[in-house]
Amino acid sequence: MSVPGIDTMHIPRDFHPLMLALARGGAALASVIRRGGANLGAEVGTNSDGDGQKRLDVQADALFRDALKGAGLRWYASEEQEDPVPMQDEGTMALAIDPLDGSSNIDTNVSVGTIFAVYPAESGPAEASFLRPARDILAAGYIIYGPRCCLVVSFGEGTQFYTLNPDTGCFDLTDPRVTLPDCSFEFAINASNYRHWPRPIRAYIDDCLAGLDGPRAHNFNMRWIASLVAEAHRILMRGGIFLYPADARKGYERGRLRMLYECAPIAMLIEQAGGRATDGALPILDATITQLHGRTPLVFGSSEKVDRVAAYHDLPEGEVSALFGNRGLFRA
Ligand SMILES: O=P(O)(O)OC[C@H]1O[C@](O)(COP(=O)(O)O)[C@@H](O)[C@@H]1O
Ligand SMILES: [Mg+2]
Ligand SMILES: [Mg+2]
Repeated sequence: MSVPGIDTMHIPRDFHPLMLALARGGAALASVIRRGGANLGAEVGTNSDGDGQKRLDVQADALFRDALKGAGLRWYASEEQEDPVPMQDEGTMALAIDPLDGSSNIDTNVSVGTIFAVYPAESGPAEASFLRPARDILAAGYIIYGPRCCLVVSFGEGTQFYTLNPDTGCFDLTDPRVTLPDCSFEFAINASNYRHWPRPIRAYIDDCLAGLDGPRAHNFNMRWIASLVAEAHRILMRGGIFLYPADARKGYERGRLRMLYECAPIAMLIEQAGGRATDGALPILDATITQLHGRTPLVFGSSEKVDRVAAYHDLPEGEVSALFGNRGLFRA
């Protein structure tokens, strides 16, 4: 009989207890989601950031907090908790987690996920473990609850991919080293915010939309699932680019996505798979995390596409607005 958990063959020994706990928590949440019902998508409150909390957000937070007891953590910092929760005094790691990502999709039976990042636990107040250079991350991953439940994780040497076997409750290894394909012509952005975007983002998307007749001389396809985890998984599997820029709406001056438990871990997984993740110009992992629930614009995917977005930011303002349709520099 196999033990529920995860195939630990490629996981560094120090992370075994933590990964087993995360895998068991993920498998348990997958069955809650599979069963549905019980008004999982009902709004039950607001978190410290002012975002609506769904019943499943709160349930997922409690489930992981419980599953992670005894797994070697000093601190547990969650999207759903204002402050980090102390775990074990002797814990050597600090975990940041978005227990349920993509919660607007709960009621519609579209993929949702869990994102996590592991930092070394520092002595002193909890903030010392989390407010630090993003490159200090020891491990990062996500679990996607889709038609299949999968776990994708990096310990700094490549990105590993596991799939949950529902018969055994074990995440089996699917691919020990995922490589992000760079041949896709797919972009993901919430286009309803077009009028609020900064000019370089508008110009980049305008050029994609112009297709064969535009400066990129290629037809593009568009996707928007409104689940960061689902977009990240699609891009890891078949390439493309994701953009959640800052925009002119109140409260979106730094975009929507949170640095500590959304952008930094996704950036590590993407970089470790050979892709790139920036705030539009600078690498996400080169930034320092300054606020527990702070946000950052996020652009990630195939390196060449992410670099191209940065090049649009480098163009003089006049050129971005005046030369649409004539920027030979940007031919695909
Ligand atoms: O509704 P919008 O503005 O398109 O935002 C969608 C984004 O918000 C998120 O749902 C935010 O995550 P939470 O569901 O954890 O708050 C991302 O998964 C997704 O990329
Ligand atoms: Mg999220
Ligand atoms: Mg969430």
